[in-house]
Amino acid sequence: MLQISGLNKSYENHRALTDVDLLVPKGVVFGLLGPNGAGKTTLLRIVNQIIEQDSGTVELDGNKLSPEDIRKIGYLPEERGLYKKMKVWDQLIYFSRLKGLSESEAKIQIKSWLDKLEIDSWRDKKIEDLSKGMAQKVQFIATVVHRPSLLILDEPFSGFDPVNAEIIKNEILELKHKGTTVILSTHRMESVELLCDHLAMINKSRKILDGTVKEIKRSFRPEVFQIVLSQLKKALPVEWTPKRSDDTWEFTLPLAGKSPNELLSEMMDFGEVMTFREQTPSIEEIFIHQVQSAADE
Ligand SMILES: Nc1ncnc2c1ncn2[C@@H]1O[C@H](COP(=O)(O)OP(=O)(O)OP(=O)(O)O)[C@@H](O)[C@H]1O
Repeated sequence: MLQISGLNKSYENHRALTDVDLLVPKGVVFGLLGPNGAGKTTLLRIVNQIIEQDSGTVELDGNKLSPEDIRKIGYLPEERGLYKKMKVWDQLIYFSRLKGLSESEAKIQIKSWLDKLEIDSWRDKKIEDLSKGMAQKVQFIATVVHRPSLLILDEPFSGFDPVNAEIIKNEILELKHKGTTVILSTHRMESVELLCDHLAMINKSRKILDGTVKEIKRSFRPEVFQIVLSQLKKALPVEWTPKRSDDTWEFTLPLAGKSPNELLSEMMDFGEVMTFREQTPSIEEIFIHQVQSAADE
């Protein structure tokens, strides 16, 4: 869907992107992660043709990005941009028309989204009279109303309470199921775990990690198992620091060169194995690990 090759961008003396390659497959939710100032917004602005790269290419559906492609893209920028004095309905009509919808099509789409997000009763309110979360919902509709094939969301959950964040999460997943490709830039790692199929991490202008969430989690496995035993047949070594609760003992052990089956059969000699589960790192742990190792280099 989106292929970025050798992208470079500097602001005055500051390098914001260095040789970034990225391949975003069609129909996935692609997480773009990175610490503050890493270069994520710069990359998203280039894809949205708000700023220009110094070198490198961006292709959408196999063709070099052109001004007409803006209609295929929906961009929710980090700094939201609604006209405060304008009413919700008029504003959404305005944005839909800008993105190429006819007036009748715009009305149908807007009505359907206002109903879906349960905000039709606010259609005649000015943006300045809305709460932050309400305005966020209007901005989300303005981003998706023209049914873009590529949706780029920069921190889409900021300003939402947990209930509304959940509603937006579900809408993102529904759009994905309808075939929309989504790029999601966020610092909320739990949303990445829940929503993203692929992810890339950018740190200090360079891409430092890229792959499917499954592959990445697999490659960072610490090879440590969580084990719960009951009905002990013999005492557990103290260095395993087992935690006792009622008649179960819980601890973690590294594979230390053994196969999982070898470790499991060793555990069976100690008692009934109630739980034997490999610990997988969270995306947050991987993120912190990657950023810290890059800093140590
Ligand atoms: N217009 C600009 N002029 C000069 N420097 C800029 C400009 N825009 C961004 N930068 C710098 O480029 C770097 C990358 O910024 P960018 O906004 O792309 O980061 P980011 O990954 O989106 O960060 P955050 O997570 O904080 O939003 C930062 O060091 C920033 O200060």
